[in-house]
Amino acid sequence: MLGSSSSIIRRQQFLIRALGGCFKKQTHQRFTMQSMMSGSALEADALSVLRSITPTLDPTRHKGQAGKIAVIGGCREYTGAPYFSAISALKIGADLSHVFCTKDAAPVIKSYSPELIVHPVLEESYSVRDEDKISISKKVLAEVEKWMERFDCLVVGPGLGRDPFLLDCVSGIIKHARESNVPVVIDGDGLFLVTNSLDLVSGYPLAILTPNVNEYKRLVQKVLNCEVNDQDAPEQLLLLAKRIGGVTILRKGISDLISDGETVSSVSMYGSPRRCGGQGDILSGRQVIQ
Ligand SMILES: NC(=O)C1=CN([C@@H]2O[C@H](COP(=O)(O)OP(=O)(O)OC[C@H]3O[C@@H](n4cnc5c(N)ncnc54)[C@H](O)[C@@H]3O)[C@@H](O)[C@H]2O)[C@@H](O)CC1
Ligand SMILES: Nc1ncnc2c1ncn2[C@@H]1O[C@H](COP(=O)(O)OP(=O)(O)OP(=O)(O)O)[C@@H](O)[C@H]1O
Repeated sequence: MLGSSSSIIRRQQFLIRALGGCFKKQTHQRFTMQSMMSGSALEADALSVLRSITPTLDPTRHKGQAGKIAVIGGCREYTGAPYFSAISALKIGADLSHVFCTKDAAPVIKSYSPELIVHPVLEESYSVRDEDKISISKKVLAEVEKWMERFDCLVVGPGLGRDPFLLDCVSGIIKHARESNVPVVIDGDGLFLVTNSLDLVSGYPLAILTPNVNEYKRLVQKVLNCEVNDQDAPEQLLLLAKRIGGVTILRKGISDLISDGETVSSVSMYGSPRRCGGQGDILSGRQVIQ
């Protein structure tokens, strides 16, 4: 199935629908989505976007057809972020949600929810001897790769941390996802990784980057070699997405801006005024829903 044209089309449709999921706030409120292309604006109805991304309940469907996703994230410090991401995909209707995290994080994440499938496969430098790094890295990749074909989408980064050995293994996972045409949402520390290794996503149209204010700043500095310009925010975002070879970027903020390098959309529905940790993680999980 993997790599067949129907699989690729399914993943493209999946991604298109995922982009509809970029609205982030309470669904009972009305919101507007403005698509700006060459100065013109389009408005879309929130309810139709919601309907289009919510898997239908159909008695003829079997387990998995409403989406199988995996989150790559979770380390000693951060166990909440991958949980939020993985559980939000399930809550909006996906059938199966996996988490690939470090050995320390796994029992904690498992204890949050029996619905998640948790793989304690990632390793941080402190637990690996230098002479074992190559073989352990191969083992980690093999563990994830054997599952890869089952996934409709990966989320890479929530609560991943920044351990160099761990990030090196995750680079291998992104490369494999890309070779397998699996869409990848990059968030949190995954953005730290790809900002420093742009080749991982550059030119991959099935990549969605979801930077917050700091992550966006780092991307702009690295790719455009300048500072964030809020006066011309849509134009700058469009240029950034284009320079990274047509990836989709969702810039989070008071209004979310989304661009694939050809058009820019904004989602300006206002939701909760709370700005607590975890809201972006929930958003990253919602984006993968079929
Ligand atoms: N419960 C958990 O496990 C959580 C884990 N998280 C993980 O923590 C790691 C680091 O993410 P962070 O988001 O903390 O790192 P960032 O580097 O994005 O943010 C760090 C700092 O930026 C500041 N900041 C945030 N918004 C700002 C704004 N609009 N203007 C100016 N400063 C602003 C914050 O106060 C914070 O001090 C990631 O792996 C992430 O996934 C977070 O998602 C939060 C929840
Ligand atoms: N100033 C703001 N006003 C209103 N909404 C905002 C504001 N900043 C961010 N948001 C919204 O909050 C959600 C989370 O964005 P945020 O910038 O907190 O992400 P994050 O830092 O990656 O989150 P996390 O704590 O999960 O890592 C997004 O849906 C975004 O649209």
